[in-house]
Amino acid sequence: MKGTYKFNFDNVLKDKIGENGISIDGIDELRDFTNIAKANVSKKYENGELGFIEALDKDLDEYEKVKELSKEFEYVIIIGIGGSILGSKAVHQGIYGSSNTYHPKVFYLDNSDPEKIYETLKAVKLEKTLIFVISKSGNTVETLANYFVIKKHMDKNNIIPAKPNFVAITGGGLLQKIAEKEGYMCYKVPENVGGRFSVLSAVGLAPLACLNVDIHNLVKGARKMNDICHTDNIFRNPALLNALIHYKMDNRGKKISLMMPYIGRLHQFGMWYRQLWAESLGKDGNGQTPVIALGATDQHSQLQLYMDGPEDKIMTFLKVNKFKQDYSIETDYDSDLIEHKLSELIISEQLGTEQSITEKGIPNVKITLSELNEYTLGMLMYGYELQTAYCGELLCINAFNQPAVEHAKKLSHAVLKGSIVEKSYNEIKIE
Ligand SMILES: O=P(O)(O)OC[C@H]1O[C@](O)(CO)[C@@H](O)[C@@H]1O
Repeated sequence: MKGTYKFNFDNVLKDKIGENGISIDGIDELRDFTNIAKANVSKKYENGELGFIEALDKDLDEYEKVKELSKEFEYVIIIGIGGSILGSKAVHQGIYGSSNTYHPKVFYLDNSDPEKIYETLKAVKLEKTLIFVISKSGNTVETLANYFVIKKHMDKNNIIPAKPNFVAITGGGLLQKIAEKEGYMCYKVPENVGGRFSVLSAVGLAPLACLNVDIHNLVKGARKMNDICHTDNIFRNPALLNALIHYKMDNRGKKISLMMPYIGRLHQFGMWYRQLWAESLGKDGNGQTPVIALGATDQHSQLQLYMDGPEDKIMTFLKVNKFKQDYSIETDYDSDLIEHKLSELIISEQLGTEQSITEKGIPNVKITLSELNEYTLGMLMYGYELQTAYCGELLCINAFNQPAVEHAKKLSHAVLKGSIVEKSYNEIKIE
């Protein structure tokens, strides 16, 4: 499998966007600063703290057994939340799109929304469904609740698959205990792999191997990006350079990191990036807010704000040169569209939007993939994992924990137990 990845940063430089821009010399002058950040990431890796990098050297043969098991089933349900499911969603959509017309059909239970379980149970035959229950902590309530409801439904309706149909992927906690007691096939999430960095661990690779994703080429692309990013030459290291660009733009008030793919198959990638960037860097008052927009669609809903609203954004365009399918635009009516293909239209819209954003002085970078396949997607995703680790070092924060989320979990538990009740004082009620 082949494919190219190109990172273009013309439109963050002064000669393109004026005083909002940075200079090549300015980047070069920060060489020591960025190489300390890069060295810190290497040191963390050597100390065994960065499982997402160690994942590149793991043997993928361990996924053959679950892939073999999956051949017995027609459907796959993935139960998880946050980093335990966003990576699989991003890669599966990246390769197969959103149609779910491929075999096996996949369904995601990634919220405690009872209607979503109802719709999923209507769509599958549970006796023909392989169910992944994924939680690094093993204690995430949404994931456990979804598992308990599905399991109870099967027991109550005496639904017995021909083969054991639950696979647990966890680092411990209650899910580990359940898997051991129930005798589920189980994959371990290593302690040093953070949830949002876990797509190339069993969290992503075990379900993806069952969804006909070429996990070997996905990891091969990640390894390629890792090899490229060994260099200390920031102008040859896209992850380090993009980390510095976002760091500098953040310091200049660009508090929103806007990701705008011009292909539908990268929309879920954007949702994966949203957790990675927000949960890693949103600490001690730091952090850009990641916003995902889809091109060309959101030119018709968001572009007015991007062009004429607050100058608080750095944009990232994602484009592909080749689509899996294409159509000529043919009509008897008089239109500029005649003689063109849809791919030419969407590519022209990306460039037109990029030009108008640049003329407005809004900093923007662009990643171009020759085509979107497992190899180029592996490069893209791993590149962002590395970029996030680098940016955490530039910001002098810990990019690998998420302490601030724990308080809301405690309060939710208290509400569930009735020790906190909702009180409304100022409200407008319409009957
Ligand atoms: O994989 P787990 O432990 O179920 O956690 C799911 C998600 O919840 C978080 O811990 C935040 O609450 C994320 O960091 C993580 O990806």
